[in-house]
Amino acid sequence: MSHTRKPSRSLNLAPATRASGRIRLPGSKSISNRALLLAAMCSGATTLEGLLDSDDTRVMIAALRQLGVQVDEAGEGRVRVQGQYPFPIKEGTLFLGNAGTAFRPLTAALSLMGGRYELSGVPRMHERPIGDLVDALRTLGADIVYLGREGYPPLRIGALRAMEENKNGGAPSDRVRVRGTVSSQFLTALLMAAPLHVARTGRPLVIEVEGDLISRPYILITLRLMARFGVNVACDGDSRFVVPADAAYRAPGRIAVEGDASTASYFMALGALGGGPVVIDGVGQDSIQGDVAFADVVQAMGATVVRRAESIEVSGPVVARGERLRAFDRDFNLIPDAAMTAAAMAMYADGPCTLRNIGSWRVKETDRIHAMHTELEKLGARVESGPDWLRVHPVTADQWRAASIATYDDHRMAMCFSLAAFGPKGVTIEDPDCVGKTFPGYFPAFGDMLDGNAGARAAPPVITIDGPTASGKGTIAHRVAQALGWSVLDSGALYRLTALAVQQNGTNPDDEMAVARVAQELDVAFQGEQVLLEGRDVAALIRQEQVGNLASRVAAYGPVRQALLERQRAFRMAPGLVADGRDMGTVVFPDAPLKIFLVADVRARAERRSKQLKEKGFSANLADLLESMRARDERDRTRANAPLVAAADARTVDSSSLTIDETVRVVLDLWSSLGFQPQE
Ligand SMILES: Nc1ncnc2c1ncn2[C@@H]1O[C@H](COP(=O)(O)OP(=O)(O)OP(=O)(O)O)[C@@H](O)[C@H]1O
Ligand SMILES: Nc1ccn([C@@H]2O[C@H](COP(=O)(O)O)[C@@H](O)[C@H]2O)c(=O)n1
Repeated sequence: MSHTRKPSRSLNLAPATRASGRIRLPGSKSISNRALLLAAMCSGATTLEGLLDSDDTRVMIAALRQLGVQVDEAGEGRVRVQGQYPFPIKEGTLFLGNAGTAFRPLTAALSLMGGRYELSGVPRMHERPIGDLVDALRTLGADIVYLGREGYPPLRIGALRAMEENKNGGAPSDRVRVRGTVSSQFLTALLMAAPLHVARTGRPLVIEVEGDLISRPYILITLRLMARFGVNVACDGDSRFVVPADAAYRAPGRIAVEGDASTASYFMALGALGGGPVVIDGVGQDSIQGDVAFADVVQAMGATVVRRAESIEVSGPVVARGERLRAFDRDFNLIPDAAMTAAAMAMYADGPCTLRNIGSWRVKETDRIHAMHTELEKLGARVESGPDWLRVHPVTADQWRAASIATYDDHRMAMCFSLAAFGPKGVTIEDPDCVGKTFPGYFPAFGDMLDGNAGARAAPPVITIDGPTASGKGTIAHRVAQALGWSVLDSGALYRLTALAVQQNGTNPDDEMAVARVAQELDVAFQGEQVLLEGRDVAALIRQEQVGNLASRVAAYGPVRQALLERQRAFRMAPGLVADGRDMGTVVFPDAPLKIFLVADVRARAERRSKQLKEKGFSANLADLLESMRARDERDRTRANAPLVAAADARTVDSSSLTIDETVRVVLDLWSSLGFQPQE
């Protein structure tokens, strides 16, 4: 069984010369996922504002909901978490993708909460070590079993050992040791879960760090957020942390999530390579994130940096005109994520650049030292590397090679290598949609900064058409796509196919995770009019009303939506895409330049559907149709995950009294009014 995200298209970035503009950063991944879990573990409700909407945060939210925690969407970038400790659902199988910020802290929290769970992820997650954390948790009484390789996920968590039956003798320990040299997330996970342990023992818990602690700034984020939730940890340098006996999380009411400082690094680099100024809103000198220190790196490389409380502005040389950045030899232990950006910038330096103390790269989304080394060489760079270091020699104008860059399902690889667009050959980024892990809108935002406006060049345009059932979305999407010569995505078909597969293979439709696995593994192909499920044409079968109804039931499950997300994004290709569904404009393509919300009176819709079904040879009763369509719309509108709502920037089109031709015209006119030029 494989849960690997299917690699999508590739993206050609033409050579760029200048970059300037302003970006509001998406929320910090580190803060978002920590805050979600802390809010879930405390008493009372917390509203999180500016929350990152990305693969990793969706994984965390889906897991919390699966555990019975109420997480409600409360407007753009806002969720309201009703904390509940212990979590109401005591048994379950959680699939956590490749989200380390979900896997490690949930392992700790669930194993100290009491309950029986299985935690798994994508194959790469099963190669990322977790043994140090598991060892530490076992000394606290946790029962954790490796289901695959010793020291790695997947894991089975059993009931907590009773206080008196610690097999090491005596009660679960009040002192725990954890290695600090592999991943700071182990310490973060232990710290965040520690109040659950002290609630059981009534005594303080001392956490001691063995070896040098890497990525210390991430621990500061953890400690500051815990303090916002009412738990103050006493620290003795980097090696000893004491969680007090009375530690208990309390809802702070509201948390504003800062912009993501690691993501800021790519935009700082844009300002430093393309002249600038690039203004980055959402992080600044008051930031609690360590990666904000990347501003010091670009400054040392010759950029001009203006730091304000909540923004950073960067200007620099124009490397495409032959100007150069200053080379560096630096220790990047404290900012390993942003360090990758420096490795890409090194191609434009005036001498070899050495990154030291980056051993943690080896156990990230991919082996980043190997990946960076391999892909920089493709562009013509001479690269040397060792266990925890990398040296990049600058690329001269005649050395640059046109290259197609593999991204290893690693969002940071894709974002870093976008910077190769400042070379003379441009660059192709394979599977650019992997940026969805932290910043689904990265490439359009990146493109908007280049040479005045190369946004349209960076990501093919999308027109989204969302709306209730039988409003004509599919028909209009096909006709608009035909008129523009674009491709089309019928996202509802993917939910219908999932429903049909569930029906045909006897999967229990109430078993959310089992249905998600079916969605993940769907073997489908769209060939003209044909829709092939495991090679069999089911185009007519999936149109039955009962399949639509089951589709609407399973579409309410977060893990199912997650499983289908990247598959849908993979349809985005030049010259453009028309995508129809329920959440095309709100979730799947939030950066679409034109969003249509297509509605029609329910009676008109029922009549159209009745006619359509009869034409396909199915029987249809108008009264039954009306009832089932109303129920389906209601379920689609009120579900917690990606409900049917118009995006804030959508145009509502009512087709009740329009013909198909007239509706198509309205959409095409709206598109023309935006003034987009066709792509090459
Ligand atoms: N403006 C219109 N006037 C008359 N009939 C229309 C109009 N638009 C669409 N139709 C007809 O309505 C029927 C339903 O349209 P379609 O299947 O495109 O809806 P949909 O919104 O994609 O539905 P679903 O969400 O259930 O897939 C089709 O037979 C189509 O020809
Ligand atoms: N983006 C989407 C598309 C569809 N759904 C769900 O699937 C059901 C069937 O879709 P049709 O458009 O083919 O009728 C629909 O009722 C939705 O519940 C969705 O959630 N998101």
